[in-house]
Amino acid sequence: MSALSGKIYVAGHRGMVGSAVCRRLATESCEVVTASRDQLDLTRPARVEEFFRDEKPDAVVFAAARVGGVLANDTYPVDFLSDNLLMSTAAINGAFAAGVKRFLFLGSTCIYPRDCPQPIREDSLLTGPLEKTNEAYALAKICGLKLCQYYRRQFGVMFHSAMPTNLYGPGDNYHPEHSHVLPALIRRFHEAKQQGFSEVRIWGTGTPRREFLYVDDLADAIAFLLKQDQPPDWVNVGTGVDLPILALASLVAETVGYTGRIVTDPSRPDGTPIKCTDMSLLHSLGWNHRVPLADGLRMTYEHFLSEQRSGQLRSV
Ligand SMILES: NC(=O)C1=CN([C@@H]2O[C@H](COP(=O)(O)OP(=O)(O)OC[C@H]3O[C@@H](n4cnc5c(N)ncnc54)[C@H](OP(=O)(O)O)[C@@H]3O)[C@@H](O)[C@H]2O)C=CC1
Ligand SMILES: C[C@H]1O[C@H](OP(=O)(O)OP(=O)(O)OC[C@H]2O[C@@H](n3cnc4c(=O)[nH]c(N)nc43)[C@H](O)[C@@H]2O)[C@@H](O)[C@@H](O)C1=O
Repeated sequence: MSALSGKIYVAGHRGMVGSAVCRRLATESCEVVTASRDQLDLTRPARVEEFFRDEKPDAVVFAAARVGGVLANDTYPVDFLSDNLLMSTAAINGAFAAGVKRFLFLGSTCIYPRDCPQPIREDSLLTGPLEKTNEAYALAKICGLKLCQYYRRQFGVMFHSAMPTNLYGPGDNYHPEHSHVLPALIRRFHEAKQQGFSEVRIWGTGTPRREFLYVDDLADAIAFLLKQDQPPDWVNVGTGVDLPILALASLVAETVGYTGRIVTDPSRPDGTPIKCTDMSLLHSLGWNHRVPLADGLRMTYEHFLSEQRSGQLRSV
């Protein structure tokens, strides 16, 4: 497969996914363009259009979004729907208006119906009701992927999407309440070990099942998809392997070296009961993930420690 070339704009380059995409694209022959939020607030359509007209990138990887875990999604539905809808429509419309020919939009597997058959195939989209805790975010993501699909159909531009499963890795957000489960547990178990706590509480019943992909594997899948002549309109990106949250908690405790008890807190939201991707489509094109969960967790914990030492730990 030949190297990627031309000018690629990575939106959200300071985030966990965007920074991994920049690391991965640094190994290709392309020029990467970025803009901080101060330079370009993606919720301002006129400014977004102007940016695209000035920069004229050949391709866009759209990894900017308002992102959070189950509680943040459930607590701030207006922000999750409104900001994400605004950002993605501004970017997709602005890119098209400026003549951008390729746009890779990032959604999430929460776009699929809550109770759809497992593992989840891409054609499950819009076959049933969404999980309530992240309905607002999922609706914005569905609009983004559909807008890309419609531009491709109506105007023949290569606008397409990737639907990653739950991600983790360097540069994650470690906020105790707003983050996703994996960074939240790494931090909580680490602090419990340091402070000698005999017990750590995890949210919910511990029974929901989740699938986790190391973010550098996602970045590799994105580079792979950008090289496809005819990528699917949207495609799942995951490992195809899931585990219960309680088992994940034990694995995190082991990685961190915490030996106390783990207890559940059913007063906190469980979210969707099960969410595991069917990876047949991307596998059939020739892409597979590389990093097993235990290895990814070890690497992530090392990054957590060094981000903390250098005062760079994100907690927003
Ligand atoms: N994390 C996960 O588990 C999953 C993530 N995804 C998707 O991957 C993508 C990236 O997620 P992730 O990297 O985890 O999220 P992060 O929160 O780490 O990064 C999001 C980025 O978006 C930027 N951003 C947010 N709002 C604006 C705005 N108004 N204008 C400009 N930039 C903005 C942030 O900028 P700033 O640095 O200034 O805050 C940040 O760089 C999202 O589309 C998300 O839906 C999909 C599945 C799972
Ligand atoms: C990627 C995906 O992420 C979000 O969905 P989610 O998978 O439900 O997100 P989560 O990582 O926050 O939780 C996963 C599970 O883990 C449990 N859990 C235990 N203890 C903690 C805990 O301490 N923090 C958190 N956050 N969860 C915990 C928690 O109860 C739940 O059962 C979407 O809103 C949306 O953003 C999206 O697309």
